[in-house]
Amino acid sequence: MDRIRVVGGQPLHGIIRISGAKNAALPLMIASLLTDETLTLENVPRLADVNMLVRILGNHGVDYTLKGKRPGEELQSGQTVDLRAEHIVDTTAPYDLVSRMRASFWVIAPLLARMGACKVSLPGGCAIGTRPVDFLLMVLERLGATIAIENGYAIAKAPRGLRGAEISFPKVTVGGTHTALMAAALADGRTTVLNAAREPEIVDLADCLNKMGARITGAGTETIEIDGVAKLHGARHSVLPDRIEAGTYAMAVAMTGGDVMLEGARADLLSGAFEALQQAGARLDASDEGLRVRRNGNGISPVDISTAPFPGFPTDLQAQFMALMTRASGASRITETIFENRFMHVGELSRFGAKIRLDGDAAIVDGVPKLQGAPVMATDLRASVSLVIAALAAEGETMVNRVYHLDRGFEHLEHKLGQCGAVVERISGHG
Ligand SMILES: CC(=O)N[C@H]1[C@@H](OP(=O)(O)OP(=O)(O)OC[C@H]2O[C@@H](n3ccc(=O)[nH]c3=O)[C@H](O)[C@@H]2O)O[C@H](CO)[C@@H](O)[C@@H]1O
Ligand SMILES: C=C(OP(=O)(O)O)C(=O)O
Repeated sequence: MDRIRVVGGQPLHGIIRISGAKNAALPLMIASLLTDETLTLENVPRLADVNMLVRILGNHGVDYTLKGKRPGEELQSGQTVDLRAEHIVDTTAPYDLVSRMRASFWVIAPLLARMGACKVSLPGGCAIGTRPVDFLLMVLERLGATIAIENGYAIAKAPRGLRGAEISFPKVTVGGTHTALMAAALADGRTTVLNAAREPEIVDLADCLNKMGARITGAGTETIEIDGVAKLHGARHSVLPDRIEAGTYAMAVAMTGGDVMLEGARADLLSGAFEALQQAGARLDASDEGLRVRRNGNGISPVDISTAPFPGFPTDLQAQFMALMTRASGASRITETIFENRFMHVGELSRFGAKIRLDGDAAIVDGVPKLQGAPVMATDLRASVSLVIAALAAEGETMVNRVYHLDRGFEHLEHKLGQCGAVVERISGHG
């Protein structure tokens, strides 16, 4: 297993190209199961989760072609992939594949909609809470499927196809909304989704499904309407830029100081994190090129945040913001409202000398004047990168272990930070 070594203390200066969003690419790839024609996706990030999903889709019979690099393309340009589910040869998604990644459970919606039956292992994913799938199963039942849970698998059946219905989520759910879009796209009649997730990745999936012939309106609002169609066709779609990656590097610059252009980042997608970064003392300037982030001279101000569904402060940036607040000139309160166990980074940040205590669903961070490098390890993706942010500002050397979490969601992290002056290197083959 690889490790990442960071020597802190360098401000970041330069350009970081923002990749396609992991959390958009995954449902878009899964949507390829809805048609027997080719779905071409551009700007797909090179990530372990993408590779894992390719294996899962391949198991169902999806042909996958990765286009070679074009003249003039750099390492950091996203890849273009063709996905063709002409023949679905297997409607079972087995435990050993699905247990490694939460989003892989979402194959249940297109498999059921197109094939009328499927068997999907209950999911795994980041260890950030219990993460049930009851709302996702509720969606399929509302659309007329029968669901049984047997030996750790969800067995879904809809032999006469799915029927449009009204679906009202008791709580905003991204995965539940993706499931509703994909299942209802091929259902008979109209589906209305109430209290839908408004995340940009939902809008991206709806846009792509509409290019494939679906009839979806209202994505990005609380109410989405889907008029089912008999068949979807192939399409070409470019994955939207990763707002979590952009927010993470913006927080890294706010932490170290410096001046970085986040090429391709979209300020409108950063939502609550944009204001929080400004209040913390970073200067953000949006342009056609991307988002320029600067912190020169002034210190880091303490800011209270509370995570919330889009357009609130994203839970996927909570750990990174906590890392930033460890160096603030005062106390901040960070409240996590989405996942009940998303504070695994608190203990690891303390290894740098950070002062953090937990108070129910909140962490109180007392900013300290300096952090010191340490050996650290995280158990989930965003927690891991929060340790890199702390390491960039810490005195001396940090060794981040279990880098495979980072490789799930951050493309070429050490290269992107390294070209902005950070001292970051990957050490291959260690636990
Ligand atoms: C691959 C992907 O896109 N993952 C993102 C997705 O995860 P994911 O789609 O799993 O998260 P959800 O939005 O569904 O979860 C929101 C809340 O609803 C609860 N819930 C969800 C489904 C369900 O059936 N029952 C239930 O109780 C969850 O436990 C959580 O408390 O959105 C999260 C919230 O923005 C992000 O942190 C994840 O990075
Ligand atoms: C929690 C995340 O991923 P997943 O939903 O796949 O566990 C994430 O992207 O931060």
